[in-house]
This record gives sequence, C-alpha cells and structure tokens, in this order.
Amino acid sequence: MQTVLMCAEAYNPDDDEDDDAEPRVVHPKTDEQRHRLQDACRDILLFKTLEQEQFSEVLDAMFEVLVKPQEHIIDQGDDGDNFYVIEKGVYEIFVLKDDVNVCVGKYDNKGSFGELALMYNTPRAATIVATEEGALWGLDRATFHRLIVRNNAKKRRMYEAFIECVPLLKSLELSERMKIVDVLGARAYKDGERIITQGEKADCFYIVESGEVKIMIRSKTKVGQQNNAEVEVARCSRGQYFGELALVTNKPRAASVYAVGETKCLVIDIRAFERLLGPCMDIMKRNISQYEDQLVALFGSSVDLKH
Ligand SMILES: Nc1ncnc2c1ncn2[C@@H]1O[C@@H]2COP(=O)(O)O[C@H]2[C@H]1O
Repeated sequence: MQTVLMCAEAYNPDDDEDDDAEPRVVHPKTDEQRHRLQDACRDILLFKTLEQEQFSEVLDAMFEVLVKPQEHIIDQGDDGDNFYVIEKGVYEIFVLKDDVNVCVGKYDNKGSFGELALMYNTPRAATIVATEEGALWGLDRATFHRLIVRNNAKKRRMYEAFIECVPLLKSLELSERMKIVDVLGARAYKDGERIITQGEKADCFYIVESGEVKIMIRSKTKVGQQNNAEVEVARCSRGQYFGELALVTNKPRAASVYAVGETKCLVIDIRAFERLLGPCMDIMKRNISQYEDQLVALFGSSVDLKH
C-alpha cells in the first residue's frame, strides 16, 4: 500500500503518466452480478465522463463486497485502498471534530465514497460504517488511478475555462474549483426533458453548461389556479446554477426544472456539494431570499418553498 502522502493542493492529475504499465484488473462476474453492478453504477457521477471503453474496464475491475452491520468500510486517517459504489445498505459518515467522532451524514442505498484518498493521495477523510447488511462494489486503487484520475486530467482541461467564468464559483481558490471539476459529472438533456421533479428528494446540484432550463412551480397556494398547472418562475442559462435550494434547506425539491432545447449541465452530488461549496453558501443563501420575494409576487405567498 502506498504510504507517501502528498498535499492535495499541489496534486495535478496531468503528472500521472506512470501507470500505463499496470496490468488490467478483471474480476469475472456472472450475468446476474453484472446487471446488479450496472444498475448500481448508472448514476455514479465520477463515471459519467468516461468513454464507453474506459467504463467497461471499470466494470470489469470492480468486485463485490458484502458487508455486515457495524462494519467499518473505511477508517479516517488510513491509507486509501479502494473506491466503493453502493448497491444496497445504509452507511453513516463520521468525521473527527475536536477529537470527537461526529456523524455528518449518511448514504442511503445509493451513491459512492472513498474517492478522495485515491484522487489526492491523502489519508481517508472520514469513517464510513454500515448500519445494516449491505452490498458494495469496490474498485482498486491502481485501476481508479489509471482510469478515473487520468480522466480527471482531461476533465480539468475541458472545464477549467468554463468553471472560472461561473459567477457563483468566483470566490473560490483555483485549487478548490479544480476539486469541483474532479468530482463533477456531465449530462445532456433533450428539449422538454425533466431534470428535477418538484417534491422529490434531492441529491444533486446543477450548473448549466450550454442551453437553457426553465424552473416551474406547481403552486399549492395560488387561488383559482386551474388544475394546479405549473407556472414558470425563472430560467437559467450558461454559467447559472439550480438545484441548490433543497440541498441547503434539506427539503424536497421546491420546483421542477425542464430543458429548453438541447441542454448540457454539470452535476455535483450532495456530498461533494456540502464539502466543496461551503464557501459559496452565503451567495446561495442571498439568492434564496430573492426566490421568496419572487414567489410572493407570483403567488401571494412563498409557502411553497417552506413545505
Ligand atoms: N464531509 C465529508 N468529509 C470527507 N469525506 C467525506 C465526507 N462525506 C463523505 N465523505 C466520503 O468519505 C470518504 C472517506 O474516504 P476518502 O477520504 O477516500 O473519501 C471520502 C468521501 O468519499
């Protein structure tokens, strides 16, 4: 296991040109296992910008890990061995604060963890404990490096200029912006496709890369509104963000969001949002109070935001 620790800020995935010689890892799987694995990996953002061939290599290399209640999958401070994708189970996240282990969140039957130590050669940043029987898919460190970290170099080149122009992210350091690029996924939507559904649980935050989205609210409060029809409240275009409200308020989605024309969005998952966008929280909160004013103007009340 690698014990040399590097400073995350000095880390550059472009320097990673030495792992081409690594042998390709293949863990044979039954058809049934492969189906389950593909299902579990469908929404994993770190895999979303991989070419098809790299993605197949990732799937080949993954191995099933069955876990028991109270099992520690990762201990804070350890060296990183694997990256994990959740197939099932609930996993609590603990971070040491002033020598006390504080539960800062949980993964509930979906998501992934364990990428940080592998991406930045840092010790594990949190402890992950299974609360019930569960199943995970592991990806070894060498394969993660060869496929995911290499791909990050490409992502940085692709998105660096764009991310620098996103007003929300202006107050971040360059290294902080690059960490956002490292974890983001990209998704394309067709005209009219729904990106967010009002009332659903939230797990992602979005930045419009190209195209436009419209934000629609089905109001519970507007008097005399026919059939509770959706009302357009705003649009977002290149460089603007949406989907932060539910993550900040911890409530279900307050509006639905639809693509207007072909649209591409960068997507950041809730854990990375909490970890990386803390410094931008003030700006987002300021904008949230504007939403309330807007809803009062439209519906006579902002109660829809508060549920
Ligand atoms: N608040 C958090 N701080 C650090 N790591 C977190 C947090 N929430 C979830 N994690 C995940 O916990 C993992 C612990 O191992 P890693 O540091 O490799 O990667 C970490 C992240 O994937």
